[in-house]
Amino acid sequence: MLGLYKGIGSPMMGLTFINAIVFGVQGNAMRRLGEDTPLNQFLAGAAAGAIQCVICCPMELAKTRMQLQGTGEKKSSSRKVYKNSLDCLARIYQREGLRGVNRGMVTTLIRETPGFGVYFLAYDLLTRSLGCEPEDPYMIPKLLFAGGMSGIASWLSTYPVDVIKSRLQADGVGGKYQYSSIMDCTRKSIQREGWRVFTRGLTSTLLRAFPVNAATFATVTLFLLYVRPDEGSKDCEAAPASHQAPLQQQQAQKSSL
Ligand SMILES: NC(=[NH2+])NCCC[C@H](N)C(=O)O
Repeated sequence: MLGLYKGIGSPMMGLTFINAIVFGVQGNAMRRLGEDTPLNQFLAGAAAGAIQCVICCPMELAKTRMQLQGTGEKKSSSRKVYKNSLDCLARIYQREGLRGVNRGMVTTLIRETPGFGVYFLAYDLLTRSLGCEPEDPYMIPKLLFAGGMSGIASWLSTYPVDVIKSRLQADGVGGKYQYSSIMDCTRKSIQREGWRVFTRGLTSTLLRAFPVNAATFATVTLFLLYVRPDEGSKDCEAAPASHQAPLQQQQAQKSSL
């Protein structure tokens, strides 16, 4: 049973910092962009997604290596090498330097930059269309639903890249390297397993994404409402009605973040 929790240390340590970076960067980016438009919601989210990769990539590398520890083909690799996630990253750094610790960084950036853009855009559009007002008795269920669906939309939008990223970060466990590049990994994966390879693990990812992101977005939104009651939860002024496109006119309502 404990095997199901292999590698949990890394995301537990990393997600606190990642969420702090994500919501801090997104809020500041929205203030700098000035107008609360769907495009700016996407851009601010994408900026946050790109910046948090600095932590996300090594965190997921450690998680992947801890989960695969003891599964290698060679006897020497099957014994427990890493004591914990930090020890895992330290040993990778000793062996392979910064390049080793940042293995999978390019695919992580390709996944997270648009992924977080979709994440925040979906949440903004859903909370506006559901009418998440502080006086609404159903505000919390609406926030939970919007957050969960935003997490699902985000993972669906870039999941194929996650499959490749995970394979690149797992490459070499057991002493055998299979891939020479992102394209090589993509080509070999399709050749061996067909296009369905890009849906492997998708169900479990989506089952996890809904509750995690429902809780994350609802908590952040309610916290911001609590600490900034007079501002509502608005970070920046909506585009002036005269300049708003039809979609934006429907969104004169406040953003939820
Ligand atoms: N790669 C993504 N789709 N990221 C957006 C969702 C991020 C969120 N912290 C999660 O772990 O679900």
